[in-house]
Amino acid sequence: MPSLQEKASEWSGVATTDAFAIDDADLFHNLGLQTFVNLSTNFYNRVYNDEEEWFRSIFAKSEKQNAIQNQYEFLVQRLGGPPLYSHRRGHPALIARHRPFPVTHEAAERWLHHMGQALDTTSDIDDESKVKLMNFFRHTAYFLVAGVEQKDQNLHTPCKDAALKQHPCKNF
Ligand code: HEM
Repeated sequence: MPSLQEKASEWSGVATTDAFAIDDADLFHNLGLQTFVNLSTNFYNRVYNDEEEWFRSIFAKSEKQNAIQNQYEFLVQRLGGPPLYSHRRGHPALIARHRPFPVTHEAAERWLHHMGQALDTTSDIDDESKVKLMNFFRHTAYFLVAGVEQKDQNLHTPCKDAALKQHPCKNF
């Protein structure tokens, strides 16, 4: 059975090495905190104004300002900056945190559409950084699609240890 990383690469068209080129790029120090605040604000302004109601509604229960902060703190931390996200929210556990939402292939493409536009219209992001960020976003979006899909399947698969009091499936 293919791993989540393998599925993410296949579905996104981005090889794992290209997705994780961000790890050698020190993007936080090159671009700075304000650029990530601006990118996340730009991105979520687009999401919350999306003409596609089905996509906009995925975010209906989240407060925009909070979503912006969650995202830029995560990006700062993931791209070599201080661990702002984990100080406030704990482990990112992105698959688990996306579990309540319909993270389908279609939703991933819509998310990436807005992120592509946000990257193109946020100042101070050079082309090389843009390519690295987009590869990371594409791969991660499909990693989340694969992860949420797998979690849903696990929920429908009877767990062989379900009789135990401490249900072992809860940590999937
Ligand atoms: C694939 C399509 C995606 C969909 C439909 C989606 C949807 C959502 C929604 C509805 C939220 C809740 C908003 C909030 O309260 O913060 C959220 C949170 C978040 N998303 Fe996504 N997302 C997607 C992809 C991604 C990707 C690619 C990343 C990272 C590269 C990401 C990172 C995050 C983070 C860090 C949070 C905050 C989680 C928290 O602290 O609760 N998402 N996402």
